[in-house]
Amino acid sequence: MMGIRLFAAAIIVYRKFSTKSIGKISYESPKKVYKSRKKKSYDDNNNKPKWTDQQEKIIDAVKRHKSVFITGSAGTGKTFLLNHIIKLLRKQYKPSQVFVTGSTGVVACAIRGQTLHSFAGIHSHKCDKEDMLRCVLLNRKASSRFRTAKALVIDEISMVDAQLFENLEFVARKIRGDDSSWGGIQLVVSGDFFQLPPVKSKRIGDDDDDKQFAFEADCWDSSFALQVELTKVYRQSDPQFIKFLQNIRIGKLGEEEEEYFKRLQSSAAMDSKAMLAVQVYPMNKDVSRVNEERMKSLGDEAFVFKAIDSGSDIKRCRKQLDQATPSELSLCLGARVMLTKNLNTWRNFVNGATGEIVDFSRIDAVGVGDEDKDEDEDIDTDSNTEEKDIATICQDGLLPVVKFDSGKTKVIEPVTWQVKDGDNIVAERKQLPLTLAWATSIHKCQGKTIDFIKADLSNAFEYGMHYVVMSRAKSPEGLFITGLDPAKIKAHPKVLCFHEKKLASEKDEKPEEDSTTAPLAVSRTKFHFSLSEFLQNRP
Ligand SMILES: Nc1ncnc2c1ncn2[C@@H]1O[C@H](COP(=O)(O)OP(=O)(O)OP(=O)(O)O)[C@@H](O)[C@H]1O
Repeated sequence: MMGIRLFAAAIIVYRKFSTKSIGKISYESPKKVYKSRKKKSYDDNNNKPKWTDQQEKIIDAVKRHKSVFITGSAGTGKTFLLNHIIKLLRKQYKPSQVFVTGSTGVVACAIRGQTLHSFAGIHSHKCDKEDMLRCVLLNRKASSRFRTAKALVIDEISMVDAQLFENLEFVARKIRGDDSSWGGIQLVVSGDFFQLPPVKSKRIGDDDDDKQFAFEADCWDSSFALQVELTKVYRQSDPQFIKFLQNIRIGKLGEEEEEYFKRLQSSAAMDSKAMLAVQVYPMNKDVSRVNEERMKSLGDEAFVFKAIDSGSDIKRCRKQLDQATPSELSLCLGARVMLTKNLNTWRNFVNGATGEIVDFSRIDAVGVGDEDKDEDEDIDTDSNTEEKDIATICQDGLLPVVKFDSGKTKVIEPVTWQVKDGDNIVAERKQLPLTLAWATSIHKCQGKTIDFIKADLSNAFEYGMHYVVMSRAKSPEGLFITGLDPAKIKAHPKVLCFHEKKLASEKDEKPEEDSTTAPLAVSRTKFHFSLSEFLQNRP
């Protein structure tokens, strides 16, 4: 009798927890993860992130309706802070009055906004101010956005050029009939000019006097009440590595750095982890070639995942969504993949996390569509995908199971990318948040944290490329570089000058104005490195 009871109990337990995978791997389904999850905690008392003084200062200024420029080296929490500020702004004004933009499609999708071009309703910005104004006035929706906006957020400003910034400021003033800076729109701009420059900008060494960076726009200074450089680095914790990266950022590769770099390389060559590393290339064609070759070499059956696109403006937004996630994704067992969204930062399932497909699980075996979002404040998924959508995306009825390099295994469900116009969702794509990860491009890895990264930098052609690649790694053990040409480790002279002269000379607080949106005095926090010292000692 006892034996029968035990047997029945075993069957119940099996039915309840069986994953029914096509392979033999066992893993937690989303439902089980959900049940066993504890609340994430940044701060034991109130479950909120602990802001640094600099971050607090910015938050405070935003609450007082000031326009701010947030800069800082990679991993100092610019995007993290920006996401918090977007929430604040949406409470401060109406959500429909807050426009969130990014300089490229990838950036825009990452912060659930639209590209700056799309906000302004323009295709090209290579025109003069008056022409751009005419173009925007002819576009009813774009003019209405300029009129409605109370706040405009621009992420990754380093890739926005001076002419566009200047033109948009002019257009905002004219359309709103308000002569104050940006026609009174509160501006929140974030980015690091030492990272990737505007597209089709000058190559390394090819410098002239044309305006290129947004900070060269005539209206730059008057656009902000506060310009702050965040200095606490969160992504890396090794002080020596942080110092090395800071020097690469400003183009300094002296004896000390070369020595450090050599040590990095000698340990890297021996490291088996190099096999896991994402190979980063400056050119897209190399990325596609490597990924395709590696997929073919596996020779396994590939399953195709087709995205579902929808929304009133999907035609116009398709290109932006394509930059964020492919409309068709082929995956097979053994494929190296990378997450393209933060799913759960607490469990380290973050944008950039890499792993391998170890199994495919049947859709009906996992509790899809019910991963909680609320517990993870900074989760990037916009909405849960309904089961019928999942069946459409996963036509073979299978979901990939990824064993991440962190050791954790997870069934990956489709998530949603949205393009928002104010608070209107104008386009959506539902797709798996995965991309092949034997290789990726430097442009695609900007903004990501990658555990093991391997780059051949012999073809690097733009300022900032070396720094962007190296600063993705969390530790020196995760960084494998070849083709390093010290002569190419350079910061753009104009960026150095901006940081040294313009920002540093504006230390003094000018009296703040009371107007909620007027351009105010520029102040800034102290720089964390002495640039003048560096410039004097530059080899
Ligand atoms: N105040 C904070 N408390 C806890 N974690 C933080 C805080 N600020 C930032 N972080 C963490 O720091 C990491 C890096 O942040 P983030 O990606 O925003 O940096 P970034 O400056 O935008 O980097 P990049 O320039 O490379 O895009 C993230 O994992 C984020 O969660």
